[in-house]
Amino acid sequence: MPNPKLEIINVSMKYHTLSGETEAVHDFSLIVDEGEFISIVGPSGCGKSTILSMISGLLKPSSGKIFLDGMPITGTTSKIGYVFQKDVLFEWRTIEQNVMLGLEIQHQTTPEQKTLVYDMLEKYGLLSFKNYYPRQLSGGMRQRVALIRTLATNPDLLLLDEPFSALDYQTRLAVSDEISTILKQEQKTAVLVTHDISDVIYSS
Ligand SMILES: Nc1ncnc2c1ncn2[C@@H]1O[C@H](COP(=O)(O)OP(=O)(O)OP(=O)(O)O)[C@@H](O)[C@H]1O
Repeated sequence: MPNPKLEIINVSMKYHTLSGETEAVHDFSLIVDEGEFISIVGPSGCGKSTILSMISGLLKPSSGKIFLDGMPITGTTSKIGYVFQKDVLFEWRTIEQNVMLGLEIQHQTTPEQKTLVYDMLEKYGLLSFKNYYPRQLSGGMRQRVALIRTLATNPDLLLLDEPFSALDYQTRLAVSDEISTILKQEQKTAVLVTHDISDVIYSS
């Protein structure tokens, strides 16, 4: 049997602050297989972002283990892509410069990689906007740019933290549909967290 893509085993996380201890995650386990799209739904403050931070290696669990492709996660890795609540596009860079950023940081800006990114921009209706700046795009388009920028580096696992929360209801429905279509077409393994069950009806 091949290893699952992601394996979280009995993970807990306690934050220590001056006012005391908060147990943000208690004994959480999850297995995600290659190509699966898993959503975790829960109210604000229940520990969803903490779970993603631990998977991405930004936070070390207080106890328990996390494995990616059977290997323990010991720190941040380019194998994991993270799409945040806000799209964090750089306003002074064009759409093209924004989507190439991840590749630039990882020194992977080869002609082949650039062609793949242009293909995604075309496929997802953004190529004609490549010389625009983020402020000239709608919220849904910006979120698609953020997703393509993350996909450009070809992560094995994609983490999505309420990627639709900044969008109005109508746009949310369209964008959640679009994003799940993109992830299925690109055959990505993904974990999405949200407090809104309607976000996950299309995607998972
Ligand atoms: N850096 C921190 N220091 C101390 N406590 C924290 C820290 N980060 C989160 N917490 C606490 O841990 C709990 C879980 O927070 P977390 O952000 O993981 O929840 P969430 O489900 O993602 O919430 P939201 O949907 O509002 O983003 C909360 O009680 C929060 O106050």
